Amino acid sequence: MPYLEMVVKEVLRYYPPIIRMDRKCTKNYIYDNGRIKIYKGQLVTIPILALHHMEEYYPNPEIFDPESYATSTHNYFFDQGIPGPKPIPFFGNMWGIWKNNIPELDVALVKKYGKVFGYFDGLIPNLWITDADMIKAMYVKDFEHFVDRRSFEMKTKVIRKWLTVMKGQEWKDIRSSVTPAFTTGKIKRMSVLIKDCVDNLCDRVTTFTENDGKIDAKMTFSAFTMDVIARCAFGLNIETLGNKDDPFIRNAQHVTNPPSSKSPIVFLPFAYPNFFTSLGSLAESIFVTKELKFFFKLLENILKERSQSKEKFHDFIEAADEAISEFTKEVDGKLVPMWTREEIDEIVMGQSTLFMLAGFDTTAATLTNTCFQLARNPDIQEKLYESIMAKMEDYGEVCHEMVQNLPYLEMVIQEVLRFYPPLIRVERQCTKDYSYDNGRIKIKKGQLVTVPAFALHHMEEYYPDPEKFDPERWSPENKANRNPYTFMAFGIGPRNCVGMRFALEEMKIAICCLVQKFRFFPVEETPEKLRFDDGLVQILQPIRAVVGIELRQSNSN
Ligand code: HEM
Repeated sequence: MPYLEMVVKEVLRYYPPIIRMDRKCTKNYIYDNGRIKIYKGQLVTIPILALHHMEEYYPNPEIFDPESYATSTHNYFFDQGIPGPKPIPFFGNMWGIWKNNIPELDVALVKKYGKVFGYFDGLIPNLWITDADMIKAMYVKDFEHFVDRRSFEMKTKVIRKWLTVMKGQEWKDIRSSVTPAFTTGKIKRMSVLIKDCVDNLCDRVTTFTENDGKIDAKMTFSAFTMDVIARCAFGLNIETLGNKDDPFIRNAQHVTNPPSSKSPIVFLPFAYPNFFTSLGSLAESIFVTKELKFFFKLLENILKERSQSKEKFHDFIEAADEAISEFTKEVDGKLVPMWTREEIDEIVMGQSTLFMLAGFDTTAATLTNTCFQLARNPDIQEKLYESIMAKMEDYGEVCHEMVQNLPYLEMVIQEVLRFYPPLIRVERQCTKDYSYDNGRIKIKKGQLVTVPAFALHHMEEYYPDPEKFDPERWSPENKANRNPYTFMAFGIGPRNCVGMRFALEEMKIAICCLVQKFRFFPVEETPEKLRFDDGLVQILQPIRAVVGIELRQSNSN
């Protein structure tokens, strides 16, 4: 009840129950290069009532006005001459966001307000940019000012180790230690597990060709992606894959697609992360559900078992454990391990559960979207088939080396990711006050910057005829003629997607094997245009992606 919250806040401003608050200095303290010195034993007092009635902070402080809090930042962009949609009290520009279709909304906003505009997530100013030079400046060149993403504090230790939510130096340390788990050598080792899952996928698709000759692409690729995650991030082989009652699948679906994304409650952590944090265990219970705890427990048991075994697994748990254990810090001129065994297990558990959250829907959606576009574009599908068959003569079977050496496959995947970037918006939180273009634009610590990736990828200026699916945009010549900061499917800069190479390996092996064996085509249920689910979903959720499927002649006997 936003208005109730506004009234309560304004009452507390007008009549703070505690009028003064003091602290006793426990260690001598110097402020502002010695301008102010406070000695141990002295008191520091905040006169709260007087503070709340200062004209500078609360214009017309003697007027009781709940709306003033609810709009207190809303002139921020107007004062800088930056356009944008008009915010409403408390909600900013997020009213009804849980009912909107986010990709469509973003395209419309960028069309209306241009390459730089102001938006309000509740009271938080959020600068939306699709200007390639600005993206380069904020996400790459001046990254030190934009290290973090918005997040709220969690008590659960494993979640605190998720790369997506960590902040500042801690993020830098863990990111540097996890990155070596995705080197070419380690991905090549994991590609053997991926290939095994792709063989299962092909067997399952063959049964569809024998039944009604159609596949529900999203369901099929969700099961496949979950198989890959179970093998690589959890070290499990799921026999009952595709069976909705399997606890791994059931819990994973709940965790990655929580029912809350379509409810107004979803607005709160986005717009008021600090307030949300202050709700403590109530807020935590919305995220740390029993379904998520199932995975924490599972990994705890797996790590316990592995600690007593000498077996090699060649999966992500092993690669991450190796990489994180090898990370060192300098103490008294000597290099020593950065983390204790217990901390390493926590970090590995964190990254493995995150692997599921970050790698499931993103990859499953991209494979679904690829399948849809191949069905709708038979010429492109045939060209891809020919290029794969030509390489099969050199390699004999689909493998890591072969998929690295298929430029047309790469072009098709890039175009799918351009057309449908799974993460609709890519954001940063300002960590140090920032000024762009000689002070023309100012961003204060705590404020947000967003690149609406879906809208960026559909801008006529960067991608002429953007609604045309055209892998030729990614030929070496065309790519070289385009500003690279206009492609954000995996984000950009030091905080881009750490799992990008793994995701590409998985998708390339899957598409290569499928196109070599099967042909996709549109059927009555196949939509003309792929649509995505409504609600404050962060990842595109394709709906009704049903396509026809048949075995190619060379595979049908
Ligand atoms: C098609 C598949 C995928 C796409 C399109 C994708 C896209 C993205 C994007 C756009 C970001 C935000 C980057 C930024 O803020 O600049 C991201 C972050 C991340 N992704 Fe992926 N992702 C995919 C698959 C994966 C997989 C398979 C994994 C796990 C192995 C993964 C792990 C992560 C992690 C941990 C982060 C946070 C990185 C950090 O904050 O340091 N992603 N991803």
